Amino acid sequence: MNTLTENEIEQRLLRLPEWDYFDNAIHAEFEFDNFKDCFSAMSRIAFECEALNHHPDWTNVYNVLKISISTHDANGVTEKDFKLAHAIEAIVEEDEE
Ligand SMILES: C[C@H](O)[C@H](O)[C@H]1CNC2=NC(N)=NC(=O)C2=N1
Repeated sequence: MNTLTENEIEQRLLRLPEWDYFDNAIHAEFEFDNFKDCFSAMSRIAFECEALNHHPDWTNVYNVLKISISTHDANGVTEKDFKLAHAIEAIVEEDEE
């Protein structure tokens, strides 16, 4: 899959206010009330990753989840990364209701 240009990435990020572009990947950080809520969101995200066959680099410390997404195969950011980012947003937003 083709990598997106910096302009194309910035354009797509307008629809993802929690996300930033740097170091050749898109990144977001989510804070939950506690570890259980965080890990619950991570498990739901994990199923979505398997469905999309696309996986984030992520770290979890207690109630904080940091996520970076890039397409390793393409050595940059592609539409696949944005598809996963939107899927993650939908899961995290569910929690905020
Ligand atoms: C073989 C398989 O399709 C690849 O290893 C996939 C799996 N998940 C992936 N996830 C991400 N984020 N980038 C990739 O390039 C990638 N490649």
